[in-house]
Amino acid sequence: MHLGTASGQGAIFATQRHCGTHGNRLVALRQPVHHGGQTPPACRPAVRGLHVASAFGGRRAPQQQQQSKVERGLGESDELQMWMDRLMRLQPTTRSVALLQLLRIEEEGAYAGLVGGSPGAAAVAADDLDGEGGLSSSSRGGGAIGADAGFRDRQGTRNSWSAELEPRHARMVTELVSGTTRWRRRLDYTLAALLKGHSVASLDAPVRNALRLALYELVELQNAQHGVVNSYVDLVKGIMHIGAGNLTNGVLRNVTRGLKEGSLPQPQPPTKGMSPEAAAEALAIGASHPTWLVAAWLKQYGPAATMALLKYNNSRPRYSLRLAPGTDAEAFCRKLAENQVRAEPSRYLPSEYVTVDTGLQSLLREGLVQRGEAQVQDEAAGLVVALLDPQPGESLLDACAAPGGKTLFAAARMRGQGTITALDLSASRLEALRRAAERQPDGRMVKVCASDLRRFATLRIRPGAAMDASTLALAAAAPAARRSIGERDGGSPGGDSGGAAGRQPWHYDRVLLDAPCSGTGVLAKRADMRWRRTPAMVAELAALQSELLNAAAVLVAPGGLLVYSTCSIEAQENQDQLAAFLKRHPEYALEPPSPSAGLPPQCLSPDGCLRMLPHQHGTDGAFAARLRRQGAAVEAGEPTAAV
Ligand SMILES: C[S@@+](CC[C@H](N)C(=O)[O-])C[C@H]1O[C@@H](n2cnc3c(N)ncnc32)[C@H](O)[C@@H]1O
Repeated sequence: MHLGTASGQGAIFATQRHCGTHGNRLVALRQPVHHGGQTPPACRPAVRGLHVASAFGGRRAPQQQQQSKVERGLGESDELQMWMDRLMRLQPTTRSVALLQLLRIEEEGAYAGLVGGSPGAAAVAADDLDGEGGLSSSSRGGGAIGADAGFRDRQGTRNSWSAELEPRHARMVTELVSGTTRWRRRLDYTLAALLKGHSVASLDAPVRNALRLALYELVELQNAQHGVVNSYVDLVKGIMHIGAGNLTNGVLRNVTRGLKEGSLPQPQPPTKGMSPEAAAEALAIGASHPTWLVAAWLKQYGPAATMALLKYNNSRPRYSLRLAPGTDAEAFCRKLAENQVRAEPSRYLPSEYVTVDTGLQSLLREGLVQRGEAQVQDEAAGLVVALLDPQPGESLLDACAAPGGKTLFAAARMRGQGTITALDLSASRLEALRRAAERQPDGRMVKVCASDLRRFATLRIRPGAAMDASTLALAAAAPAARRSIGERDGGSPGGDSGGAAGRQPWHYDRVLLDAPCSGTGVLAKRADMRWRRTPAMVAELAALQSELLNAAAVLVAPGGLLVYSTCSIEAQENQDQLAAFLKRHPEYALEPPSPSAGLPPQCLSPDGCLRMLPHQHGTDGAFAARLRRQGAAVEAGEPTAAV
């Protein structure tokens, strides 16, 4: 098939008689074309926001009249919904489900917590939620999607379409959606070159995502060309119109030709003499990351570490399991090996965690988590709790607790003795935590409370207090203003004067502030997160983190401990945040972990903070600082009264 253009400016259309370029606009022409004796449906623009250059002098052929979005009263998201509805009416295949998932991500900003093949999205959701609850700009749709997960339509009805797929097909969907999402920028570079200057963003969503999926299959997975091209063209035709299908076909034929001839446009690596900005851009396109993030890492970590990090983020992530207390890690791994699952005790927390190479998905499917034998949790999360080092009999406030991975590990370390208040802004995620705590023998010590920490810090609620309806209602009210507690009150909440004051009834022995953050340490596991973050968001999060730190600071007993942690690897959210806190709060001092906590030295920075870097440690990225509040030492083991 010849791919020429009406104007000679583009080379992407398969059937120039009815689809072509018009000036510098990419259009699908509304021209009746006889196709196998049948008149196909009219071409609608496959490129958003562009008008149709009609063969009828701007008027529409009556039999092909197609209303514009405005005429039909369709918003962009209505249109997406319409395409998704049409997709769902087709016979499900891995490709149609993958396309649907990508459209859903576009529509809802749904979280593509997808992993590179083996483990299911549900596993990721259990542990790795970054918690954007405090971010107004948060767009997470709530709930991971993935091969095993069904999805909900707009009315919230559970749709089991994807769940009907066999496990091997479900794995393929995961591979397609996560790979396409991860490599989106690099794929778009190639597509944009083939679109001859037209942006990929200007294509209608089904065309854009079908092209990305097909390109990923052709280039990365090297799947059979004929099947790939035909399937995606048919899908697009099936839910849109023939013009969109032809556009898809034209681009994909050029891809297959480019692959055959070795001329497929590919991003070029940075070269000597490039400006730092151009080098960051080239690196970012090649490794499919946002430029601002790569530029920030180049500054912070240098070129070699940045390249290693980019490579890590694009590779299959490693998963770990936290074992139920009392489990022998070596024996556990031997048992898994009998079932062809490769696992070994963790390098960092060898008696409590194992890392799983392959086969996690099957373990999860056969109920490992439900039986309470293990939780999916990254070792970096466990190391934060190790730095906190909670002791049996103490009072602990987990100030940003949901979904609760660290809360439950703390409960295990405290052997169920003492009190844990698990606080979070999100009541629904706390409910999941409450249910998980019920399943864990030592989880009875956990009481959940939905509240904004900035409000909670003003309420004088005693550690271990019963969370009755009136307390919970009090806690759930919004804070008066989104300013720092210190600013609002001209002092500290609860009458805490900030300095080395005596212990107050509402003080805790230890407070963990696992703050909402940009999550740049977990990009290998979160296929789409890299595209959701912006420098403005990081700044907004940093401001929220410092407010939460101020609130947490007044809840710690003199002599007690505050641990601040994030799963970000940005200095702005970590070291800079810590330095600013110590300036604002001279009553706190940074201290290294106690030797008994057993933190491996390779996980610590010279000043004693936990600093996990994915490319260096092979775990999620994490930062944590252990801050001691000056004053009389806490008597460990003394239970705090609940009134
Ligand atoms: C990083 S996540 C916590 C993860 C959790 N510690 C774990 O290990 O499973 C951050 C949490 O902070 C919560 N959050 C955000 N703003 C908050 C606020 N103002 N007060 C309390 N919680 C907040 C979010 O809802 C989110 O669940």
